[in-house]
Amino acid sequence: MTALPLVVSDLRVAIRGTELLRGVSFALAPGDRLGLIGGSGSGKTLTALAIAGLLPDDAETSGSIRLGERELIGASDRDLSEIRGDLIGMVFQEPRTALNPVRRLGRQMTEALAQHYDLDRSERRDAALRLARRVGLDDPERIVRAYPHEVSGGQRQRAAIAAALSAGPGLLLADEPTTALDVTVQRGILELFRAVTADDACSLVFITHDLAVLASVADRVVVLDDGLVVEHGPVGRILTAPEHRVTRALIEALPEGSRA
Ligand SMILES: Nc1ncnc2c1ncn2[C@@H]1O[C@H](COP(=O)(O)OP(=O)(O)OP(=O)(O)O)[C@@H](O)[C@H]1O
Repeated sequence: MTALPLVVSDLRVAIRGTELLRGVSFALAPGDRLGLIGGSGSGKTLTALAIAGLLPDDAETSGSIRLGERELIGASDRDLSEIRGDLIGMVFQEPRTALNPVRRLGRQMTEALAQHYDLDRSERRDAALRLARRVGLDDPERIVRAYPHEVSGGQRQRAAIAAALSAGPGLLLADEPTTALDVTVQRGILELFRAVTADDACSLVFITHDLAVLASVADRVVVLDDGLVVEHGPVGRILTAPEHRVTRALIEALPEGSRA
């Protein structure tokens, strides 16, 4: 799969009468790595859920989300689930919730792949081992046979990334994927995100509230506040010459020494 372009235009989401996204627009060229930042409750996760077609049933949505040739707003549940399986990989903050506790990691890493191809046991095992190596898991033979609780938090997140990548998505959505990890483990996971999105292998939307994380993974940044885009631009400019007060406040909240 090659990276897909994503164009979000005037995206509005209301839940039970409250407008929570109020006209969000931004675009990603194929292979772009976009950081989505903003304070708590600004609409980052809702934006990602809208792209993934995973908003709650009572959400009313309008506007447009184009991924490659496909329009996602108004698509049927069946189409959306196919698009999620084929085109979009997702990684969340806490791999423990993304992974099934009673299934071996190798099986979970190859779930999306097995939906596409008729793989026998040994082919599926080989695919799991290949994926485990691709995401830098040490001792892949052990890891693919392990259950989530038998490996470390960083290894679980690597396995979740492998699962997200297995069908070769054109877009990877990551919602605070390093927040639950300690700093050294975090560094390795960010390096992995850079590696798996290198050479335009897939586009990336990466949600974070941590600007140091942002600086290391994103090329471009969209800043959300109260359901609206208040600023967007290249990461270097956003971090060194923020224009909007919300962006400035996010940068001022950074610990001393980690500012750009
Ligand atoms: N299912 C829901 N029902 C009602 N309101 C919701 C629902 N999901 C989110 N919201 C509200 O929508 C707003 C945006 O939420 P969202 O989760 O997108 O914020 P966020 O920017 O990801 O914040 P955080 O950094 O705290 O995760 C918040 O005010 C939140 O309370």
